[in-house]
Amino acid sequence: MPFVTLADGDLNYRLDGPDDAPVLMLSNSLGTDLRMWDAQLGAFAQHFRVLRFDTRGHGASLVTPGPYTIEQLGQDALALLDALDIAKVSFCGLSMGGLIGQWLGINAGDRLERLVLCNTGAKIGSDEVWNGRIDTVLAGGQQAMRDLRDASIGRWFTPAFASVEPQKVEPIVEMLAQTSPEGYAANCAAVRDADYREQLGRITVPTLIVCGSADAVTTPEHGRFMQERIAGAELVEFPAAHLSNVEAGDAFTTRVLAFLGH
Ligand SMILES: O=C(O)CCC(=O)CC(=O)O
Repeated sequence: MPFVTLADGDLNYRLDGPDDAPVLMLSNSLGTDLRMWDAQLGAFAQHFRVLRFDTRGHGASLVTPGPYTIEQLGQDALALLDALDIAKVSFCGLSMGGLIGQWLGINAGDRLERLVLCNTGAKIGSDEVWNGRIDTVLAGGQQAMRDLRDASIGRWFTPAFASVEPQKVEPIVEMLAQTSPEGYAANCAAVRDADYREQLGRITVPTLIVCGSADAVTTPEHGRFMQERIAGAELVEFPAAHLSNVEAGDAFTTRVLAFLGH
């Protein structure tokens, strides 16, 4: 597993695909890691050098004391690009990864070719929800992460998908069970404190917004709110819950590739 060394620890990343292809950077959701994109990897890597990384606090990346901010996570993404000598990428992030994508679009648009914002919002959830979750995992440790795993299946996938495709659901929710409670709590705070509702208009790179019709966390209304404020943004809605890249699978992959020119 390659790492880049940041000022305060090591960030885990993976590069797949041809060395000379344009780079597509993928950013995970809260409580997952770079493997959440496994279903897309084969197709994406036919056209792109695919750069995946574990967001700080997740997977095999550094876990530093929280709370984190989305700006800090965005700076980690830029530090990874700088360390790999990559000037520009297309960026695709889901939920918390989509918040990082919004931050990059607003603050570092010169590093982006195209932006894909999946199952995300300019403002996600309420302080009450996030503070409750932070308190629960910090008090309950790894057992609380295992409890959260079971509670999350119903938000991340539709009941029909979860019952028919357990082999796709299990590896994803197991990532949550294995996530560091401290890292998870620090990232919850980053999501809690992010609010890009007034800044979305500063995104000028071509943008695709991906929604899930059955996503109760980051709803299609969240998606339409972003679309109305990002000039020229396209929007697609899949019959899926929160983790639409897993649930919509090939349809997701095909639509994102089409937006990226393939
Ligand atoms: O998925 C994310 O990145 C943030 C929203 C979230 O935590 C979804 C959920 O588990 O409720």
